[in-house]
Amino acid sequence: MKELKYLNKYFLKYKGRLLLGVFITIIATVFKLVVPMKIGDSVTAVKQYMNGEITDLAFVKHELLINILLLLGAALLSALFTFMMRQTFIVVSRYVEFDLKNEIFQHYEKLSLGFYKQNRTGDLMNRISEDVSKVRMYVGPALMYSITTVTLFIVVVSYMFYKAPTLTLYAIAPLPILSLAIYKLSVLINQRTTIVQQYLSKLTTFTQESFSGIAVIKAYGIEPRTNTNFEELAEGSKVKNIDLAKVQALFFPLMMLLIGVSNILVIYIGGTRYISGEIAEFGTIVEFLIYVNMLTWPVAVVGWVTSMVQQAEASQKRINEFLETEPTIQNLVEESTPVDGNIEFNNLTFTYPDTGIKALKGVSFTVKPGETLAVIGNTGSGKSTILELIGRLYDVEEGMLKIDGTPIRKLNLNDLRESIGYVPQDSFLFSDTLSNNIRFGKENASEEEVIEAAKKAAVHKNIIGFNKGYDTILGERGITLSGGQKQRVSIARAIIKDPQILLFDDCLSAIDTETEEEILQNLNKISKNKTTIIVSHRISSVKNANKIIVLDEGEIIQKGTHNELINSEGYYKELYAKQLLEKEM
Ligand SMILES: Nc1ncnc2c1ncn2[C@@H]1O[C@H](COP(=O)(O)OP(=O)(O)OP(=O)(O)O)[C@@H](O)[C@H]1O
Repeated sequence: MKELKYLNKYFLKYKGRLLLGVFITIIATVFKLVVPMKIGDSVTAVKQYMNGEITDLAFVKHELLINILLLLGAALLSALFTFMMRQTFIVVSRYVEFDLKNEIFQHYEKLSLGFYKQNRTGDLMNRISEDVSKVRMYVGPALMYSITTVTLFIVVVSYMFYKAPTLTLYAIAPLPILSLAIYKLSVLINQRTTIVQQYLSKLTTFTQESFSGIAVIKAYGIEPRTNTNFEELAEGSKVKNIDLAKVQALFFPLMMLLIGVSNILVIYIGGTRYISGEIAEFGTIVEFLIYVNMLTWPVAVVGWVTSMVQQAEASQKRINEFLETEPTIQNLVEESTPVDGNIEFNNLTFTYPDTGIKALKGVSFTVKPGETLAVIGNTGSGKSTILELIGRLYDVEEGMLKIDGTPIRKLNLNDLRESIGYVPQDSFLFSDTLSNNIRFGKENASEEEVIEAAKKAAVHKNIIGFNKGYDTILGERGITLSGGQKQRVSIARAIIKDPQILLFDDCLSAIDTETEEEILQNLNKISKNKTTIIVSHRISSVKNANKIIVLDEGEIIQKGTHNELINSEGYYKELYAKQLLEKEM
């Protein structure tokens, strides 16, 4: 229960409703008790008339009518209070589920990129959906059934003891066995359910990947292989589901068996005691039979609730693991620190903490507002890493990264990120309209601003070519757009933000050279007083930059302007010659 203590704050938050729930449960239980009582009284009255103890038929009829009315009234009130009981406990559990999901999601958003690299998306999703659902079972049904069981047990068993103590002992003797058996069965059911869910999750991942990669599957003609793999997974899933169904099928027969034993004991012991005169009224036996049946479900529930709590404990443990994870990148400065955009790398060496890969080695350069720095180099040479460090997605351990003369850690993180317009290598578009995807850079941007940004990113003409124009909904990962269109929408998103620092990570790679030229010219105008860094593999993207640095395995091997670099021997000149040749061919 250690892990579940985390939820106490929610119990406290909703204590009013919960206390009301406990009160309603007690009332509902008391009314439930009236039903068997009145049935017992009615049977006794009929028996007494048959035996000749009562001779007045009208009196018996009147007695029966009163009993029926009381019985009906009690049953109706009990049903009403049971409904209200569910309205309190189950509704509170839904509130807690909502709060907890929000809390986890908000915490996820705070966590650093490294956390997402270390944990699989499926796992993150499971903790916020599956695990929270299991925890809800503890907050709602488990709590509700526990309170019902305790109340019912205290009220019913006390009354039974008052009526016939020995018969009560016999009647309730099989109940602990029932509880234990249901607990064991529930554990087995939970184990098998977990396996079934694992299979389901494998099947979902496989299906999702197959649909996402359908173009590759078709191009390579591997549909038969994919079908076989799916069939194998589905077969595994079927076997595990059948295993689960077998143990689930035992649940009710087991309950019926033990209720049957209790009923036989009540009839046999009750009958012999009635004959010997130890039980005064025949109706008591009927009453007890109903009580035993009434107690069966709550007793079975004890076992079920125990396993529910165990599962919730395990789930909350997994949730707490993530909630206790601190973001590695923290905002260390509360006051606002506006950013002008003077960027300075000073002998900076950076190693990725998770892989130990040294991505940058002794890198030094400066770039001022109004300037464009271009970074060029082979794949894996550390170009993207430079941009990630400027956005403080990772912290620098060796050397110094200053912005406006201040070490990056001493800047307000929100101000820093606000001042950056970043276009990543993989443009990610949300399943939303094109205009909302662009507006992502500036939430309250007007329609005109969206169009203006799209024009500057040279994508406006493409957008108005779609039937629904800016209202075109993009499918999962923007599949209705070409690679180059996606890149340009992503550029428009950065432009509309109008940030002080613009970072472009190889985001012109899928765009033809003419459109590239148009965008670069627009960027030239936009970035008059801004700091711009363009990462690219293409000379055409970097040639107009004020400064160019060439990276190789994390080190700067060349520095200069386009003209300086094409006139000195080295990587840049070779690349220039190669790309010039390709263009001519
Ligand atoms: N998140 C990460 N965690 C661990 N290692 C990483 C991470 N990102 C990049 N690396 C490694 O750091 C090195 C530099 O990568 P980086 O992405 O900066 O190169 P790049 O020059 O931008 O390459 P490309 O042109 O292919 O985009 C590579 O060896 C890469 O494998």
